Amino acid sequence: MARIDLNLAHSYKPQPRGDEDYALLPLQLTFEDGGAYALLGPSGCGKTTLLNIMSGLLAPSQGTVQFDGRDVTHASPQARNIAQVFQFPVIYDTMTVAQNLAFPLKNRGVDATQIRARVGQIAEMLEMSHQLDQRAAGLSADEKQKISLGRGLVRPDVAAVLFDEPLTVIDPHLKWKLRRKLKQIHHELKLTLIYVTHDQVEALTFADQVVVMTRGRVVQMGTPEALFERPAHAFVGHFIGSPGMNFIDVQVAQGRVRLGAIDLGAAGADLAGGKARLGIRPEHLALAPPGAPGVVPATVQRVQDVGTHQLITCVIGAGTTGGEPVAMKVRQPEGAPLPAEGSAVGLALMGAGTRLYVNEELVA
Ligand SMILES: Nc1ncnc2c1ncn2[C@@H]1O[C@H](COP(=O)(O)OP(=O)(O)OP(=O)(O)O)[C@@H](O)[C@H]1O
Repeated sequence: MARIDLNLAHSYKPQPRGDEDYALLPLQLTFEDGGAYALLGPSGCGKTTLLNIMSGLLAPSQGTVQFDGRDVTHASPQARNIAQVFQFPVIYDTMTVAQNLAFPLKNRGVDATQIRARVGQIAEMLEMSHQLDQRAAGLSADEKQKISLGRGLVRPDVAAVLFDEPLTVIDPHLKWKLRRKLKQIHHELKLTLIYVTHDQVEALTFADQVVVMTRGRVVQMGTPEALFERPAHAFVGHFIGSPGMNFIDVQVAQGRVRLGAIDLGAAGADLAGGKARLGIRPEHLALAPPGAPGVVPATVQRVQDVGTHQLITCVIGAGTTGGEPVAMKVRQPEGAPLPAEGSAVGLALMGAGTRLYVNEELVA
């Protein structure tokens, strides 16, 4: 296993001009030895490019990749000693499950007793012990992908195991189970695992640290809790959560936050005056009596029962915002009193979970 340090940028164009020509803008990231990481972001944000640079399938157009302080920027995947698991099964149909799992070890000349022990251990973790002697050809797509996962995890000496959307072909019910399983396996095997996905649930369940990317930029690397509680960039607030963070444009003047004529409260940081955005998660936004100090009037547009909780959509009118009306979602626990649709309510925008953004970056 290895600590991986990246300090690089990548453009697929020979002569990049602006930021838009870069698949990866300049970034600096460290993956610690033995950690469980996810690269999370929408399609096209650069996840696969970053993964391919780590594995050695692609050399960055600028900068370096280091494994344990050693420059491997131009080393092949074999020389880096990386295992990779792709979206679709990469296995030998004519071999048995056991032979498939043993293959990466056999290739490296590991002795037969050790191979048997490790294959047994991995098969047990993936609940495939009873299938060891079955030919892969007869198995379902789910089971074949489980073998691929096993082949990725079987070598104890790899620098890291890279997963590129590995649960795509897996049936939704089994997906949920495998996500948890992979986390458990990480605790037991202590391998460095890096998992690429566009699915926040997958990333947040699996990883201790999640790298959030958008348009070639790494906007935050943090624990699932940090991404939820203190999104460093407005994109993280919007992308993580279901639904994501509410945002509303405000003005900052003399240390106070104002929405049109309403003084919402202290900014909580020494900020230059000007435009800013408040970010408040539905979980942190509270209904309050209209007319109380710092409380913003709103109208209830919709009340939805989402099973474990209620989601109330409130609209702050154009007369208050000084611009367009803004919809804000409030999450109420099951059993909490619910306002009627169309009724007037108040929103306490400045709570403990409220964040302030300037140019999309967290400032308070
Ligand atoms: N071989 C290539 N040549 C030129 N441009 C590429 C190449 N591969 C990717 N790109 C571009 O680089 C950007 C990042 O793509 P990348 O595949 O890394 O994103 P991604 O986050 O993995 O997306 P997806 O989840 O859809 O695979 C995109 O704009 C894509 O069009």
